[in-house]
Amino acid sequence: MKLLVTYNIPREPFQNLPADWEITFPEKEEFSKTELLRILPDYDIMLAIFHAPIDREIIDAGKKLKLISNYGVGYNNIDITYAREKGIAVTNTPKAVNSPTAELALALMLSAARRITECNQRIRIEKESMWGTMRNLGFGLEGKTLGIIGLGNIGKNVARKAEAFGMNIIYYNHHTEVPGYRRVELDTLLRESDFVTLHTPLTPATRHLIGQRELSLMKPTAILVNTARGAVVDEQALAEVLKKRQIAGAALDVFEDEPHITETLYALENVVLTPHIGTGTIDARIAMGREALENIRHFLAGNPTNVVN
Ligand SMILES: NC(=O)C1=CN([C@@H]2O[C@H](COP(=O)(O)OP(=O)(O)OC[C@H]3O[C@@H](n4cnc5c(N)ncnc54)[C@H](O)[C@@H]3O)[C@@H](O)[C@H]2O)C=CC1
Ligand SMILES: O=CC(=O)O
Repeated sequence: MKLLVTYNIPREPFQNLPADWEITFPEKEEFSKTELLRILPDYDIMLAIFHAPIDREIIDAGKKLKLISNYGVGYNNIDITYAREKGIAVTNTPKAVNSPTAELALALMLSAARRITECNQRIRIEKESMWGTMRNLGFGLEGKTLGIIGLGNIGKNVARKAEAFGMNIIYYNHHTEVPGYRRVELDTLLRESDFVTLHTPLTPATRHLIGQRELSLMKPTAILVNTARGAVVDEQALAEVLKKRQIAGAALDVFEDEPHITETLYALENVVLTPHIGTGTIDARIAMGREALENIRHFLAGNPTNVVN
């Protein structure tokens, strides 16, 4: 079995694999699309990453390809319908990414609410710590309402963690009901929440789910957190709303056109920006490799797991 790993990822999970597995890693950070198109025809399985597009052209190049094991949970990077048409299964890694992403959502929420990154930056520029009873005031989490859009695996983890901070949870899901939490319509969630956190996948239905109209429904004191996918939010509209301070702030780990970011956001103090680090811990990277490999093993054994197409 020939496995192509398309990105540079920790090698730790790749020890003691069956002797008849032949594995290729990129020499640098990743294989370019041109390289992929050239070498892929030789491989049975590809370990792809949530960030790199796997389009029709690449799928067509995979003449022997049977499985695309995605390193990450979001699979909007892959044309899964076309893969299915070609008889290629696609799997993802929901377990490994869950806690780290939920932790980051909480970290971003706290950072924006307590103005941590803003204060940190100002102290370094001003070269003094300007304390004051009416300076640097933020918002607390305890007793506040957290609106979770997409109460799936990560959303539920965020809910549990936020409850430990004393927050009240409401949620909006497209189809599924989650016992124990109050489900509301999207507009109600936006009107009632002090914090809104996004945890849907990126699909045609969620693209720009949060646009100008939805942002206008939020409280002027509310904070928006996005660790889902950039395009779930209309980034231009959000930048305008933040600039006019129509909501209090935002914290964004993901952007519509990564690595590019809407220029306006750089200058705004009321937004926290991180470079797609939801799963950016060494433990998570190793766990994602393990889960992606486990999916490959199960697929080869005839009992596939985490298949998304
Ligand atoms: N920033 C980062 O590094 C990371 C980002 N992610 C993103 O988080 C997303 C969520 O991951 P999981 O919680 O594992 O997925 P999940 O499938 O367990 O949960 C997604 C939830 O969104 C809901 N949903 C789907 N379409 C909807 C719609 N149109 N309106 C409202 N709700 C809708 C579903 O009902 C489900 O409850 C991933 O798809 C990925 O894009 C995941 C991991 C890391
Ligand atoms: O963005 C990361 C993922 O796992 O999806």
